[in-house]
Amino acid sequence: MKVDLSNDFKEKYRNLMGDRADSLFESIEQASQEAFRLNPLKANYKNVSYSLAQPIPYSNIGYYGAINGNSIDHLSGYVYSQEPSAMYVTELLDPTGNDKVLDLCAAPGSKTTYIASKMASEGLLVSNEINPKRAKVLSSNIERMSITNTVVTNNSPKDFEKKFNNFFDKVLVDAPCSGEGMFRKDPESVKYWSLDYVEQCANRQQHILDSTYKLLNQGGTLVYSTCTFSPEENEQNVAWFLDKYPDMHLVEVKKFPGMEDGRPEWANGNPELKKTLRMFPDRFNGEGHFMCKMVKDGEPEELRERQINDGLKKDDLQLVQKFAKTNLNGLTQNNWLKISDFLYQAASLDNRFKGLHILRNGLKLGEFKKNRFEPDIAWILALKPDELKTVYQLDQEQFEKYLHGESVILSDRPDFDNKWIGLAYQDKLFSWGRFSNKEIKNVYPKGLRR
Ligand SMILES: C[S@@+](CC[C@H](N)C(=O)[O-])C[C@H]1O[C@@H](n2cnc3c(N)ncnc32)[C@H](O)[C@@H]1O
Repeated sequence: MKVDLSNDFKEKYRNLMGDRADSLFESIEQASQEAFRLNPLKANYKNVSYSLAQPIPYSNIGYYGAINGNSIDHLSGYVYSQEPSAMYVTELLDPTGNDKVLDLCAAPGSKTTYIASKMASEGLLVSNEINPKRAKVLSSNIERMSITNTVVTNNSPKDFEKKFNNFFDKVLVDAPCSGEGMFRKDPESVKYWSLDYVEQCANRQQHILDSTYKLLNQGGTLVYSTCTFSPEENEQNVAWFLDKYPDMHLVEVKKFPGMEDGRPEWANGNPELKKTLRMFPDRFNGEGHFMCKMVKDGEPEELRERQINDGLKKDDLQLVQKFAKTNLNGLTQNNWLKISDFLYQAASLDNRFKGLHILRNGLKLGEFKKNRFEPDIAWILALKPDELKTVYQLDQEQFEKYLHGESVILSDRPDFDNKWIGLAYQDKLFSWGRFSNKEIKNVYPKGLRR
């Protein structure tokens, strides 16, 4: 595929890389490398219809291969499409269920969903996105991937500074960048590129990094990454950050074949910059990325959660209990939080979040309507089949009709009457169905219908 690289771009990289630049330009003309991840938060998570024959060497849930966005594996959150170089960012961050993690530039959510799967529904993940439209996409990907430990926010990094000083153990800044590593995947991105644009991006990244420093706890880890090759946004920004904040240090990271050391000579010559990591698509099987891991000196400050929760009124509680008695094999009341008519199993009840624009706090369980409780799609995506009283397997025709918004006639199941049943296709739960009058009424959200 012909990608129209500008003369400025070519000249810049010829100056930086010499003869190697031609091999970089050629690699940008080749097809992009697709890959996907499995979702260990799911029951039988390896039970997918995609080939697992080509594992990615540095990820135990990543595989080379393309995903179809209409497949049940995708719709039910068993797989997430992510190009291979981006996967290594989460590996560097290495989040666990004991951490408080912030993903500051998180939409559409490929790294955040990987982070959450490593945290195994424990700890706290805050996934933030500044752009409102992109934040909605982030929130729906979090829902699709059965993630329950995450607060999704739509704020600027500065908004966190007042209340979250030294709060997070691990922060990911996957910065907005000039996107040179996206050129072959998204040829449109070539049009935005200019030498000035690179400078603007580098400047914006410095502002984001300034906020990040304040949010990171002592002893905490910061991973900074971009999907661009420009030294201004990479080594030069890391050099600037290390000079400005002397208690931050780069950490050595493992480099797999095809991953290269950062280039101190492209910044201020600080040999520490070799610890940063570069992937160029001519030597690495992926789109290309820059990433590095830094730690902040000092002993972690212990922070108390300042809880807010007014609890649930007796009437509301009874409605949920009634729903659970008919439809679930058990119910644990855990961090329940009612916001207007919606019930959440909150990922955090900390009042530091007050004042932020929250799109989702943990698992959305459902909505209180007149004298009844209706479960939310997020809940069924997070439930395991054995937690439900009734799971009904649709055949292919029924599945396609249901996705389309149609009801499914079932005249021989009087035992389903007035129940909320879990609908599955190929053993994967993907929606609730409300049974009444000999049919499974369609409750699949309009925005997800195909
Ligand atoms: C490279 S993308 C993030 C990709 C994401 N981490 C993923 O893996 O799916 C960078 C994000 O930063 C957001 N952004 C733009 N300007 C920003 C700013 N000033 N502060 C924080 N985030 C910003 C963009 O809207 C974009 O969603």
